[in-house]
Amino acid sequence: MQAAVGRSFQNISANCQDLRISSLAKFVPINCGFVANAMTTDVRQLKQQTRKHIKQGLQSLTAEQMAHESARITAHVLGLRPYVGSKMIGIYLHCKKLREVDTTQILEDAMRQGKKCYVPVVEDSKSNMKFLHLDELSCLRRVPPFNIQEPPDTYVDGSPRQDVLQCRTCLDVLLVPGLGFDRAGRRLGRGGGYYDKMISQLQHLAIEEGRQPPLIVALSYEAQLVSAVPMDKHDQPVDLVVTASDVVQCTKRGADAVMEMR
Ligand SMILES: Nc1nc2c(c(=O)[nH]1)N(C=O)[C@@H](CNc1ccc(C(=O)N[C@@H](CCC(=O)O)C(=O)O)cc1)CN2
Ligand SMILES: Nc1ncnc2c1ncn2[C@@H]1O[C@H](COP(=O)(O)OP(=O)(O)OP(=O)(O)O)[C@@H](O)[C@H]1O
Repeated sequence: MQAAVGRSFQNISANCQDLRISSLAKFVPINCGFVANAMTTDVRQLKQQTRKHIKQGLQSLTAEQMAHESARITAHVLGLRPYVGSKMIGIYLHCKKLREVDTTQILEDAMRQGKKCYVPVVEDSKSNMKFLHLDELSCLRRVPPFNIQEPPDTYVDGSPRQDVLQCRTCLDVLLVPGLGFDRAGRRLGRGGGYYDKMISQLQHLAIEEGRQPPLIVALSYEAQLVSAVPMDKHDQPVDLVVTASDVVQCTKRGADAVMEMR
């Protein structure tokens, strides 16, 4: 299915990397329901305020709205050329309680198409996460502390489950969750640093292997797209933000991916 094509990359004046500038004033989410004095608060506080604002917006979504937006987002993703052509894909297992965009249909499509799917498994509380191969949905179970679905470390036959970093597998596409996003590709997570670390590790791996890093695609309800997300040095931008109404091109890579769709 043909995905909607968002605002063109040329209209975004700065590259994401250049957006990590020192003036915090740029990061005040101007469409948020509060006024922050950016010059006297730090990025951490601004992130907390932005998280609170977005969580309020998410709370007001009905189950029907979320199902409707998730279905449209799924259709956009399934039409993206990099997704269609991908062989190895990283995909999050959405958490209903956290009101994340539902990835069930994308995962089922990817498995049906014979793509190799890898899903996140939290290792510790120090931002360490693995991406393990998912061969069948029936092995998934909820794991504390976050109670998000994860596969066990081994396959049914007891052999170790393939790990993206250990096997030096370069993912083609990585679908990421998040609490909030903006049109420049800034992403606000839930504060664990897991995705920032993983994206950075995958980029290093790709460089070492002489490959392209994965295309980073965020899935977002409209309520999660704000005018500006506060950003730290370690925060990793995304290439595309897919919403129900738009495929937002945040980087040149994202713009190229959407161009190829036409
Ligand atoms: N579906 C999914 N899987 C994921 C993530 C994610 O965000 N979504 N993660 C991405 O890192 C990692 C797990 N990290 C998580 C970090 C916080 C919370 C969480 O429940 N946060 C609460 C606040 C908790 C508190 O403040 O004490 C929340 O956001 O409401 C969940 C997962 C790996 N797997
Ligand atoms: N590459 C990294 N290596 C080690 N720690 C990191 C890395 N990136 C982020 N962190 C740690 O994670 C903590 C939380 O960061 P931040 O608030 O930006 O997370 P987030 O983007 O909300 O979370 P996530 O990426 O899991 O969605 C930071 O204090 C930082 O110390």
